Amino acid sequence: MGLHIEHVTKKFGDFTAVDDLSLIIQEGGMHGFLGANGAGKTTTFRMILGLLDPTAGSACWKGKPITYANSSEIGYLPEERGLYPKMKVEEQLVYLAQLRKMSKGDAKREANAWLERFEVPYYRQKRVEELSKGNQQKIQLIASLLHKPSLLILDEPFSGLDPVNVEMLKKAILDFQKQGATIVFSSHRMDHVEELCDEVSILDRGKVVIGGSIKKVKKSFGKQKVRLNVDADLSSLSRVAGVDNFIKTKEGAIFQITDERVAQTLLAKAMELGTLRHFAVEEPSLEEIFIAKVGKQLA
Ligand SMILES: Nc1ncnc2c1ncn2[C@@H]1O[C@H](COP(=O)(O)OP(=O)(O)OP(=O)(O)O)[C@@H](O)[C@H]1O
Repeated sequence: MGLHIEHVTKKFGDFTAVDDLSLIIQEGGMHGFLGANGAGKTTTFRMILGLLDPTAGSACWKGKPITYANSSEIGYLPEERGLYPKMKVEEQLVYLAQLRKMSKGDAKREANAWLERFEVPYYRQKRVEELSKGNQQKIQLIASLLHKPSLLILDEPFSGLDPVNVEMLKKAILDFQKQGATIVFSSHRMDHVEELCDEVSILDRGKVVIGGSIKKVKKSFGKQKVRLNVDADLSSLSRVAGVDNFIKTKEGAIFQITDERVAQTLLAKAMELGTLRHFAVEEPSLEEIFIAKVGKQLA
């Protein structure tokens, strides 16, 4: 059944923030939402969650719109802080899990297991406002999944985290998917999305401009790179038919091609010019595709 988003539109006055967006995310999948600032990611999440009424269209989880009745099946990590700053960490986690139909005893046990896993057990009696931004993000992730939701929506889960903590949270999210959850998350970090997701949607001004499995997205982009490190000047190869772009590097050159066969031609010609040190045909990265499609470099 999965998550079905059908022709969802959100207008704020005359401004269309989300424009006729349709998407199906299969159960058990991990889906990445990419888009420049203001592309409509958070607005889409809020409509899926029933926190914002769509101007048109609908979203359903396992055939039903998300309402109070099925809210215990859903976990949400909002982009802005969603915790009570004055409340103590353990008390807050237990309180939020109880709102989602978990017993107090289970919530307390699970909360403490997560605090141990995230290496912050000593924060259990601290007020949230006493924690650093990154540690608050860990608590926020625990709050979103403590009650074992079947659908987990994470709005920029890795923001404000150092690289060690990013790895820790990535692993937790992957493990949670392995236990059967369906996960949707937004990020400005293409490498995180590339590493974790089965499928992606790239949003631009409220519309999905490219979407599907990462493999399909890369294939449909239709451009590959040939990296050649050769002890010779490779500039003459920029004129080979099928080369779209040529970048000279310290050790050789990178060629952008649209037809894989051109790679073989380049290799043969390069070997005539000098000693070959490295040859690789590289797929475009999601970042390159994003920049080409959306035309903006993300911070
Ligand atoms: N309540 C609102 N009233 C008016 N405009 C809004 C409202 N909420 C969002 N918008 C506008 O809708 C657009 C989409 O915003 P949204 O927060 O969904 O983008 P986003 O993709 O999540 O961006 P970011 O990556 O910066 O978090 C933006 O132009 C924003 O200013």
